Amino acid sequence: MASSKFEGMMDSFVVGIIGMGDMGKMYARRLSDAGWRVNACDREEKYQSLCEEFAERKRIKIFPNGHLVSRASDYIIYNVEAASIDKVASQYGPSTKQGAIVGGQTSCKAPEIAAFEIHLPGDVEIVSCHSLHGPNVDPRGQPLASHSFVLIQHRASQESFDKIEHVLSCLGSTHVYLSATKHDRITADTQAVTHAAFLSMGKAWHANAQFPWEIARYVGGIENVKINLTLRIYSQKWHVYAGLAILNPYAKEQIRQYAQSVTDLYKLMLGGHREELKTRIKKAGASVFGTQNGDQELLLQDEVLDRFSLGNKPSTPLPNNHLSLLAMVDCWSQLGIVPYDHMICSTPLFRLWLGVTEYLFRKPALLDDVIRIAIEDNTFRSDDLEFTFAARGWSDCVTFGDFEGYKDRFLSTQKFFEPRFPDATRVGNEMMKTILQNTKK
Ligand SMILES: NC(=O)C1=CN([C@@H]2O[C@H](COP(=O)(O)OP(=O)(O)OC[C@H]3O[C@@H](n4cnc5c(N)ncnc54)[C@H](OP(=O)(O)O)[C@@H]3O)[C@@H](O)[C@H]2O)C=CC1
Ligand SMILES: O=C(O)C(=O)Cc1ccc(O)cc1
Repeated sequence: MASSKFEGMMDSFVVGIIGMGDMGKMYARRLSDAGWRVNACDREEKYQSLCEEFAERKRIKIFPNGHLVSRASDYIIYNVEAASIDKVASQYGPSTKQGAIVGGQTSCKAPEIAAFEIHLPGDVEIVSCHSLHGPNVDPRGQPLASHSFVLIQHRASQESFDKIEHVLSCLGSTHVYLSATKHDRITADTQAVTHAAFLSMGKAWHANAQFPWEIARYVGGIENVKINLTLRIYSQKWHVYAGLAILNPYAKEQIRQYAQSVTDLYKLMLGGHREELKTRIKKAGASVFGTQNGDQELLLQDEVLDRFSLGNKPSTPLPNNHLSLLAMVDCWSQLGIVPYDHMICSTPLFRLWLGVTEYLFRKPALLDDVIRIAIEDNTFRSDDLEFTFAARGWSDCVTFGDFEGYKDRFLSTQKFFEPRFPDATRVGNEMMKTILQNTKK
């Protein structure tokens, strides 16, 4: 976009941010660093503390509430919990400045767009967005795997859309243009089901009172990725994961199929049905990875995987049947999903998750060994049983739209792992950085 078209825009255009949590603050800082003026608010009771926190930033003006932000801003971004979007838009939407543009940052677009359509005056345009990464990453820090940023031109002229794209280009991410519906379809495949897998691992370890890095089976290679990413998710806010799974109209089916794949494969393992298990897994692998020929570079390389451990690698690691990974590929295959098609709209977590599944499925000797272990080795049947229960439990929560159940399940396991978060965050950040620098987009 030729920037001359927008010359002088900074003098008159003001961005509004409603919801100054992690994402709202990140946006406010980045926009003001780039020279934009920002009006921002959170709940009224946080007015004073926000004024103090942002006192040094002359371009950021804190207001007591969203009415005052809405009436004085040209592009207003709602950065609130996904489950609150209807309520918050109903409060402040009618106060939107005439002719302004409104967008949201929630992780699931169906409820957000519905709320805007209901509560915004007709003269207000709608351009929504979604940064496909958490608040603590620097999108410019990882050029090879730069982060995606979805822009949705829902109800806006091309001119208005171009303006918003220009303003938000200071975030430094790769722009992806989607409709709200396409966005929700893709993020159900990439984010929601990926989180379901890691949430289930955490729940199973918790149920067995295990810190997995203290157990020989769980140290080294692929296990490091599983452990670090699981702890990363549990160290974040529950509402982010609950919102994007429960409110996304497409996520239920994906998460249900993941739980079904876990259950089916576990039963085959339990019953010792070697040939059936092998056929199912190989077929799933062919449908997901079949088009990737053997010479293509793996997303993840051996030497990187072993570097990031929370524990010491034992001299003889115990084998693992990788039920969580086998089920992921089976789930993609059952739903006809080709995960590589979604790389343009992927999160760092999804890229790593795809990386470890690919690592397993594109090493035939490793996969054969995993299938053999799945049938012959009974040592970890109870772990796998807990994992199966966990996957089913998350799926039920999402299917029933049970926010309270989700919250309880999440917080109890968060509490279990909490003492280890500082270490996990340190090691996990290093791992993400190194691995993502070594992955192709
Ligand atoms: N965290 C992440 O990794 C990402 C999150 N997102 C999405 O972005 C949105 C924000 O997430 P995040 O910043 O992490 O969440 P936070 O919980 O940190 O921030 C949301 C903020 O909105 C505030 N809020 C709620 N109601 C109002 C209101 N009526 N007026 C003003 N402020 C209000 C909340 O206050 P209170 O806490 O008191 O309710 C909170 O401070 C979510 O929809 C999330 O799904 C998108 C990409 C990444
Ligand atoms: O990478 C992930 O999936 C994360 O967990 C971070 C995240 C959470 C919510 C979003 O809407 C976008 C990114």
